[in-house]
Amino acid sequence: MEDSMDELIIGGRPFTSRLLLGTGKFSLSKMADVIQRGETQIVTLALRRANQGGEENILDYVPEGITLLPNTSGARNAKEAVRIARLARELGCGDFVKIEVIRDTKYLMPDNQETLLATEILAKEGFVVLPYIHPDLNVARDLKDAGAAAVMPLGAPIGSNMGLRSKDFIQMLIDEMDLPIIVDAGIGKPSQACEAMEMGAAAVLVNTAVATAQDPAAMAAAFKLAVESGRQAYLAGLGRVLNLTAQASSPLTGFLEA
Ligand SMILES: CC(=O)[C@@H](O)[C@H](O)COP(=O)(O)O
Repeated sequence: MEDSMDELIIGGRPFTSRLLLGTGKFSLSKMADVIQRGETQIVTLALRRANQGGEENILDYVPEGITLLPNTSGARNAKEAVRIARLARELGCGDFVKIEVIRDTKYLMPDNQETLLATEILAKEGFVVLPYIHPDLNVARDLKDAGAAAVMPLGAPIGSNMGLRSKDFIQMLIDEMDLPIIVDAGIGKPSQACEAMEMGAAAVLVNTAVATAQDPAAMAAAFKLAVESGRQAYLAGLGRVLNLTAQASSPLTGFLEA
C-alpha cells in the first residue's frame, strides 16, 4: 500500500483511480462519458490531437480536473520525443509526459535505449516522466535512476488486445522496483486488467479494448471494477497455489463412515 488511503502517487500527486485511459482511438464525442464511467483521473493524449489548428481539439472534450498525460507518439528517437514533450508543455498540457519512442512499424515495439535518453533529459527539465517500455529490469532500473516517476511496461503489442503476454517480465519489475509499475498496451479484457492488478501493478492503461467495445462507456465501467477488484485482491494477499495436488477445503474425517 502506498499510503493509508491507498492512493496512487505519481510525481508527488495523489490519485484514487488506478485506471488510466488512452484516447488515441476515441471519437471525441464519446470521451467525457467514457472518462466519467471509468472514473479515471489520468488520460493520455497525442499532441497532434491537441494541436489541430482550427479543427476539433481533444482538450475541449476532456472534463475539468483530469490530469493530462501527453504522449510522444510519432517520435522515432529521443530527440523527437524531447521536442514533442516540450511542445506539449508549451501548449498547456502540464508537466506529465509519457515517453513513447517507436521505430518498429510492424510490432510497434518501444525503443528502450532512446526512451532512456529522453527520460534523462526531460526529468532534468522538471517533467514527470512515465516511460513506455518493453519490460526489461535493467532498463527499468536505469529509468528510475534517470528520474522516471513510474515505468509503463507493455503487456502485449499496442492495439492487439492480446493480454499479459509479457507477464513474467512485468512481475520482475513489480517485485524488484520501488516505483509505480503501470501496465500499458495490449490489455484486451477487464479480467486481464484485474490480473495485472492482482500481480501488484500500481495501475493499468487501456485504450483499444475500451475504444473498440460496442459500448465504450460501459466497458470503461467494467474496467474500473476489474481494476478495483484486482487491487483489493493484491492488498488482501492472494492465497497459496498448490501445484498438481489438491487439498480439501472441508473436513474429510468421518466422511461416509458407517
Ligand atoms: C503506448 C500506447 O500507445 C498505448 O498506451 C496505447 O495507448 C494503449 O494500448 P492499447 O491500445 O493496446 O490499450
